[in-house]
Amino acid sequence: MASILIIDDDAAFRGGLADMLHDLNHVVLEADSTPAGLHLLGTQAVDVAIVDLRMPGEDGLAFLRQASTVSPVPCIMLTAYASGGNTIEAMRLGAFDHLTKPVARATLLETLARALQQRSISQAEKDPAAGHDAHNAPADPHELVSSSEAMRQVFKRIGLAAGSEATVLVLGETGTGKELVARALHRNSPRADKPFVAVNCAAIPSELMESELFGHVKGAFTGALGERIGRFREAQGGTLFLDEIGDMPLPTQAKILRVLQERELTPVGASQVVSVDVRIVAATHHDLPAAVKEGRFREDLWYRLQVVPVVLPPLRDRLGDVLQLAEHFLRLIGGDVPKRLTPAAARLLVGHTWPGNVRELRNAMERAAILSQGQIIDVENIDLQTNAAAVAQPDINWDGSMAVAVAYVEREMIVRALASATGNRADAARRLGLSRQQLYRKLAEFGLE
Ligand SMILES: Nc1ncnc2c1ncn2[C@@H]1O[C@H](COP(=O)(O)OP(=O)(O)OP(=O)(O)O)[C@@H](O)[C@H]1O
Repeated sequence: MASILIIDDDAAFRGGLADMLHDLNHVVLEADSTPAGLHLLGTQAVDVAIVDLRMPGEDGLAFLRQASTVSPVPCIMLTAYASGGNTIEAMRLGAFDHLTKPVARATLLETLARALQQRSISQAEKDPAAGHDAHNAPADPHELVSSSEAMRQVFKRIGLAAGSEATVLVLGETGTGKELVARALHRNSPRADKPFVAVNCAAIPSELMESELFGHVKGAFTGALGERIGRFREAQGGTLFLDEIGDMPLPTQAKILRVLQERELTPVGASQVVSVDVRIVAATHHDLPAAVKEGRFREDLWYRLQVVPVVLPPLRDRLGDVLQLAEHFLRLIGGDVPKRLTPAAARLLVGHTWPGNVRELRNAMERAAILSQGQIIDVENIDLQTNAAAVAQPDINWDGSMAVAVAYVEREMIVRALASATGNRADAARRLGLSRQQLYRKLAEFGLE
């Protein structure tokens, strides 16, 4: 039940609309002019205003201009005839939507439902205890976000290991946050004010690996026109993150082992050793014990690295983190006014299996923020790479019956049609051979609206 303010000088139209809204159990407030409407807005609880654009004296645009200073609520504008100009002006002034009279009951109800949804989202922003959490502090791109039990164990381990000099090996599928863990170890260590240097071992050609890591002297090889200090010495006093260490060539592995043991290295072409004071954090998505068995990774280095192993669970094993992460990324993108997910969009995200883990979620949120207009991200703005397969059946548990199997297939077909129609419901309905009304009913039935 919501409180809806109707402002229209046409008493008959107002009365008809009020009856319809009463039937739907809403509380209705009526005003015949902008000043009367502003008075009600300032003195009564109002969730949505439905405002006629053309009224004698101060019109609906005047109401819009003043309403935000009295009490900001979503305003649906009504006119007997629409022109591009007044639509643009109304939208520019912050109208929620713009409808033409006579308004079809279904269209009005659908718009009202969206407006009420926006209302509840912005209420939750104002009052974190009321719903979604709202963070006023700016989002930190290096923050590890999670509230799952599996990640709590990871945080504990980071906390315990950060203060020590122990070498840490971070294991996990691609995109699970291994680099963020390495940064967290550094940021919480006594080395925090010294450099953090990240090297992606898989991205460096093997013939350049030694010079990249250990540096070289001038003239060490053709093309070595000057001296280079290399990544180890760049990280002096701080932390060196060796990402994708499983892809490191065997000869370099032997040299890394020596640095770990002796704490000194020899730059390429140099005759003198140089001491280094660097804490090593390494990471890989490979199965290192298997690589050891196959002779692709040195066993002694494996033992040296995994003094403290940290295993990151894939996102599909901590789906409880998905919405928190999604909102975190929307805050990173949107700053003070991040876009919000509708409940249906949130359900879609939680139903996905995230083969690309947190990185895939971050990319999906970046795309959705671009593809959505306004402040709301809905299902049609979310383009998941493996959309149809990934919308796991959160609402359908097959009990062996034909009816449930059919429902499952229908849902799958609808998701696919919406994906191919890039979210356009009329187009999706055509592809499915359904009327729009039938599609809307199905969307509601399957919780996809
Ligand atoms: N728990 C988390 N909280 C916030 N952001 C995260 C989290 N986990 C990962 N990310 C973000 O997801 C993206 C991928 O994370 P990261 O690069 O650390 O993964 P990775 O495991 O090192 O990937 P790869 O194996 O491909 O190198 C980054 O943008 C990172 O900021």
